[in-house]
Amino acid sequence: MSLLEVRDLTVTTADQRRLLNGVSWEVDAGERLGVIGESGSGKSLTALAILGLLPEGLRATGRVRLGERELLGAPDRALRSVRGARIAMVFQEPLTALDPLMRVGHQLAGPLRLHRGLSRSAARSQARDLLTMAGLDETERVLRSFPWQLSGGQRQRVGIALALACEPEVLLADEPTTALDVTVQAKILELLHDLVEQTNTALVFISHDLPVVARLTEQLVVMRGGQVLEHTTVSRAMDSPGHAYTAELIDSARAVTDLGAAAPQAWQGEPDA
Ligand SMILES: Nc1ncnc2c1ncn2[C@@H]1O[C@H](COP(=O)(O)OP(=O)(O)OP(=O)(O)O)[C@@H](O)[C@H]1O
Repeated sequence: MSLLEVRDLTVTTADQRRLLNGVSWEVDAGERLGVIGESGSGKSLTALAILGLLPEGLRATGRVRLGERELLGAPDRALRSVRGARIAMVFQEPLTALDPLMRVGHQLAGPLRLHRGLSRSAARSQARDLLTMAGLDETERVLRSFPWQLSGGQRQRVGIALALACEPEVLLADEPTTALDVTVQAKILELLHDLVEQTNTALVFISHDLPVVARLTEQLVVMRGGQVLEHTTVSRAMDSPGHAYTAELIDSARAVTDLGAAAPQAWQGEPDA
C-alpha cells in the first residue's frame, strides 16, 4: 500500500464545472513524483485538495489517503494536525508560508513547539539545525531576521526548513524555484533532492518546467485540462511517451536544452542533481 494515494479526485465549482476530473496517482516513502502540465491544468488545485485548502466554493470528491487515514472530507481539526506535521508544502513564493512580520526564529520554533512539544530553547536550537540543514550560513543572523531582510534564495531555504521542521512524510512543492534565478534554482533543486533522499520523505514536485522535473524526479504525472494524461517514469517518457501531449512537452523541452538553458544531466534518466 503506497503512502499517499490520490484516487478519482474531482473538483467542481458551485455551477458544476469540473476543474479536476478523476485525478489518480500515488507516491511512496522515498519516491519523487513530478506533476507536470501547462498553466491551468489543475496542478495547484490537486495540491490544495490534498491539503484540504481548496478555495471557497469548490468541492472535492474522490479519495486522498495518507497511510491509514482518509483526508478528503476529514474534519478541519484532523486536517490541521496533518498539515505541516505529516504533509508539508513549499510554495513558489515563500512569503505565502512565511509571516513577513515575524522573525524567522519564531516562525520555525512555532511548529516545533506545537507539533513536537519542544521547549523554547530546544525549539530554538532545532531551528538553528534546520537552517544549517537547508544550507544557510550565519544561522543566528537568519533566526533574528524578518523574511523581507533575506534574499529570495535564502527565503526559499527558510521555506524548505519550515516545511521539513516536523519531519513530514510527504513534501508537496508547488513551483518552488520558478521565482528564483537559474543558479539559485539549481542549488535549491539540489537541496530538495538531497534532503528528501536523506529523510526518506516522499516528494511531489509540481512544475510547468519539464527539464526541472526531469532533473529531480523519477516518476512523472502529466496533466492537462484537469485530467491525468499519463503516469509514467521520466526515462520512459523520454524514450516512448505514452501521449502525444507528453511527446510535445519533451520536444519543446529538448529544443530548450539544445540551446543550453537546462542541465544536460536532465536527460540522463536517473537524476544527479
Ligand atoms: N477558485 C476557483 N474558482 C474557479 N476556478 C478556479 C478556481 N481556482 C482555480 N480555478 C481554475 O481551475 C483550473 C486549474 O487551476 P490550477 O491553479 O490548479 O492550475 P495550475 O496547473 O496549477 O496552473 P499554474 O501553473 O498557472 O499555477 C484553472 O482553469 C483555474 O482557472
